[in-house]
Amino acid sequence: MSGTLAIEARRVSATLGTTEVLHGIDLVLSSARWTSIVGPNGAGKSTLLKALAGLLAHRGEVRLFGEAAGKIPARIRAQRLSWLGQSGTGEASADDLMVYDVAMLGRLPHQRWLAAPSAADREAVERALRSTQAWDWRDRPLGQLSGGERQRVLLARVLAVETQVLLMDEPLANLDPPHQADWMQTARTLVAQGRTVVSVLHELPMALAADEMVVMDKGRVVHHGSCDDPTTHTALEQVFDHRIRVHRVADQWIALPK
Ligand SMILES: Nc1ncnc2c1ncn2[C@@H]1O[C@H](COP(=O)(O)OP(=O)(O)OP(=O)(O)O)[C@@H](O)[C@H]1O
Repeated sequence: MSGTLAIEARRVSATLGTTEVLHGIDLVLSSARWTSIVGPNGAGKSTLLKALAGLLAHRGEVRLFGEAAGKIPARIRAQRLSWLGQSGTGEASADDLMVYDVAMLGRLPHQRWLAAPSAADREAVERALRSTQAWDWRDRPLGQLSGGERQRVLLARVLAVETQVLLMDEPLANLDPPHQADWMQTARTLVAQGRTVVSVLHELPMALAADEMVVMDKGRVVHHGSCDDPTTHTALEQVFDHRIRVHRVADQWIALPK
C-alpha cells in the first residue's frame, strides 16, 4: 500500500453555523505515512479531520483509497477508517461502561448484527488495551478513570478497529510524557505496518516527529511538507507569528518559544 494515495481532499469547504471555517482545502496524503496537522487555535484542524472522517457535511470531495468517501457504505468505511475525537468528546455516555466494553465498541464495524464478539474481536481488544497499558483496568467503569487513563482507553478503542487509516484529534491530550512517547512509538509501528496515521497535535516536538506536516491557518492549508524540510519549519514559525523557533536538539526537532 505504501506510496498509494490514502486520502485526497479536493476543494473541501465546510460551514459551521453561518460561518465558513474551511475554505477550499486541497490535500493529498499518501498511505503508510504519519502526518501531523498543526496550526493556531481555531485554524480549522478539527473541522478538517471531521470532514476527512466523513463526520461533517462539507462541499468538495474526499476520496479514500481512490473511492469517493461519501459513496462507501458506512460500515465498510468504518472498517477502513477510524477516528478519535478531541478529548473524547461525546464519550460521556460511555462513563458507565467497563473499559473492556468501551474498547470492544471499536470492533462493531467487524461484527454481525447482535453477534457475540468473535475470538478475533477479543484478541484485537486485548492487543489494543495492552498496547496503551490499559488492560489492567478492563473491569473498571470508564467514568472512574483519570483524564490520561481515559484517553489511553479511547486510544485503545481506535487501535482495536484495526483500520488502514487512523485519524486522531489531539491523541496526546492528558497523557504524561512516557505515554506520549508510547503513542509516538505506536504511530510509527502502525506506519511500519502500512497504515496511515493523521493526527492533530499541539505538542510541536511530537508533531515534528511525524513524516509529514500540514500547517493550517484561518481555514486553509498554508503548507504541506516533510517534517525535516526547512520550508516546513519556516511555515510553522510564520503561522505562530514567529513566537516559536524550530531547533535541532539531540537528533530531533523541537520548537522553543522566542
Ligand atoms: N458551531 C460552530 N459555529 C460557528 N463556528 C464554529 C462552530 N464550531 C467551531 N467554530 C469555529 O470554527 C473554527 C475552526 O474550529 P476548529 O475546532 O476546527 O479549530 P482547531 O484548529 O481545531 O482549533 P483548536 O486548536 O482550538 O482545537 C473556529 O474559529 C471555531 O470558532
